[in-house]
Amino acid sequence: MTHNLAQCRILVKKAVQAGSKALFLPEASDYIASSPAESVSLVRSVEKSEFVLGLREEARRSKLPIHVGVHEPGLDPSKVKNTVLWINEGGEIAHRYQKLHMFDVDIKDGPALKESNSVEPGNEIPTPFDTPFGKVGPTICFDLRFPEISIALKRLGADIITYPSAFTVPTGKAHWEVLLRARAIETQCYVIAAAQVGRHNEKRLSYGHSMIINPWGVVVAELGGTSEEPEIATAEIDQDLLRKARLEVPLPRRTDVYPEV
Ligand SMILES: O=C(O)CNC(=O)[C@H](CS)NC(=O)CCC(=O)C(=O)O
Repeated sequence: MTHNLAQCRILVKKAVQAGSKALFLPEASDYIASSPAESVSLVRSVEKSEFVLGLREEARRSKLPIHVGVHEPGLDPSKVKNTVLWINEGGEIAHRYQKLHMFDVDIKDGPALKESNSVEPGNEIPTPFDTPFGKVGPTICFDLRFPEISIALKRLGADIITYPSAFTVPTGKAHWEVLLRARAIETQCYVIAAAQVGRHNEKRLSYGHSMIINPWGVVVAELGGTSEEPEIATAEIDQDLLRKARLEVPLPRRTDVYPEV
């Protein structure tokens, strides 16, 4: 966790240098464990987490809001929550979302992971929150495969949908970009997907390829798939482009035929 905080401090410095209005970090930025037991042994409440306290201090010092994926203790002490926090420029945790969908997969010649062994899923679609550059609707990683959540966030007024992630390599190669672009196109929102990259432990390797996608579906910034040192991708949120995409291609839903989400 100390190492991850140091890596995140480098990213904060880079974001400040770039004049960024906010920094979006990946899912599980505090740690990636190699077993459910290890995850439960490492988890701390946000009040006690050295990682979260350190980022709050960075946010306050740099007046830079930080959107970050972390673990929090579950209601069941043998579980954790997979959450994303919005730390505002005063260093306070102003918003939070708990991952809805659990990544339970068994891929031939690929990873077998059962997130639900160690993680308690959330039960609520978050309310998009205001920032100086638009309304942000957070989701996490595997939530990307469930368009209901992004459609709901759009209906609730989101301009930017986030997918902080730690995607696996085989699923990342096959699905990452196409799903992210689809979510941007069908919601006519910006998509910000900060992704972990490289090796975590003997069992886990992440695909990387952090992306920012505009509401027309264009990838406007992208990072690579290898990790020498922490990098940021930057892009401007263009309110005119949001308006233009929605005006030019209206998407009225047929909720008389299928249910509204
Ligand atoms: O384990 C942690 O602590 C952090 N959580 C993750 O890395 C999660 C659960 S294992 N990863 C994903 O959801 C990957 C989804 C994915 O790769 C896909 O949808 O294809």
